[in-house]
Amino acid sequence: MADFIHVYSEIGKLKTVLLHRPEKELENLSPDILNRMLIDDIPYLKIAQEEHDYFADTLKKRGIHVVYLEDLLAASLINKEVRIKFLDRLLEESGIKNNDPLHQLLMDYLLDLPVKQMVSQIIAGVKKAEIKNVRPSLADLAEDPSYPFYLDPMPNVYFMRDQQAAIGNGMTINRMTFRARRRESLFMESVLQNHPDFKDKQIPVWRDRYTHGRLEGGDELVLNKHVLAIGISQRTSAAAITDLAHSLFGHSSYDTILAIKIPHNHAMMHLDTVFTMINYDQFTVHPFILDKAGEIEIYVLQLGKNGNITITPRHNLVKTLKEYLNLSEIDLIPTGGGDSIAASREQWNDGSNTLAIAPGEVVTYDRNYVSNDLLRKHGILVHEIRSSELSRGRGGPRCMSCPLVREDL
Ligand SMILES: NC(=O)NCCC[C@H](N)C(=O)O
Repeated sequence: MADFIHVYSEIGKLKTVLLHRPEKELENLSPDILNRMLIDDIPYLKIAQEEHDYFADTLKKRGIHVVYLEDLLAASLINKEVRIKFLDRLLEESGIKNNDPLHQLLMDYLLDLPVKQMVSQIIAGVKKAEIKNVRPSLADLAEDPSYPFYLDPMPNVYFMRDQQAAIGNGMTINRMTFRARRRESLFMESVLQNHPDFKDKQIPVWRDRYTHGRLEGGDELVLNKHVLAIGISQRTSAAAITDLAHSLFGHSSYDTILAIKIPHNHAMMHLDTVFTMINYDQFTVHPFILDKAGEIEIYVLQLGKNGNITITPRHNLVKTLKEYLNLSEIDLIPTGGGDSIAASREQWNDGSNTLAIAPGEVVTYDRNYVSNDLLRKHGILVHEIRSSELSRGRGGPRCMSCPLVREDL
């Protein structure tokens, strides 16, 4: 297996994973912008970093190769021409047009920094006070003179799952829903195009960030070599899923997508906040997404005649998983053990958001002790990580990690 990207399941032994260690971007948060930044509170950076290092060490101790996106990105931007092109797009997507004199000032400021520092600065954001000799624009004068940033911080980069996702030997480089996160997928795009280890490997991009329709990695679950589950959610549209089906079917090993409709809200923004796969036949599920009969809207997409996509509605989660994964039994483990308060509390703190590092072996947040105990009772090996600050961003261990290579099952 020499693929640089190789992910044919949710549970195969994790070999290489992409992370981002949170940095100054968290210190550039203030109450006024929290809502727009999709973050519910301001994590204390020092502790958030310690917790993140603990997460990375938990993975490293189990032989998993941890790669940091900031390092890959910096290595992809060594060439100055490439760096200029990248910055040009980044500034444009930050709302600073090419014909605005500020564009050149910011370009010069960022180009002057050593590349790694430049990457950190882009993620942290650029404050108005950092750039000298700017002639204020009409917007600066008339609209929001007290707004502190030219480039907004990107506090969600540590949720590495969402900007891109590996499917088989390729990736989706995602068009993200909200402006606050849209620039983040420029990073992996640059890595695939310019990093010496990736650029000549012809890694398929199943869907790029310029294709209309929103898609985020938290909704993309690789159930096996043929079947994906994708959330129709606040962050991923039905149109994008259909589009992805056209791109994958017939061009990859994938022939089936279970499109699962979940509520559109901030607590359950992605499918992986309410449903994850943790063993061949075991899954975590937030009980609130199922109705009393255990039902939920599911649409099965498959390749039909003449390249058309067929759509088969299904309602029963267990039956559908059994049918399409060819299993005789399914163990659905409810977040919070089925108690309604524990379920909502622990789901809010990402109790359903487990990262499988091998079949039946997961990493979870320590604060979700009800769910963790239940996982153990169901025979799962649970590695708990610290979670006071990281959880304030509203994502858990699966959200914070993007597997690049998993062993085949
Ligand atoms: N896969 C995930 O559920 N990721 C968590 C993303 C949290 C972040 N604050 C967001 O709202 O995008």
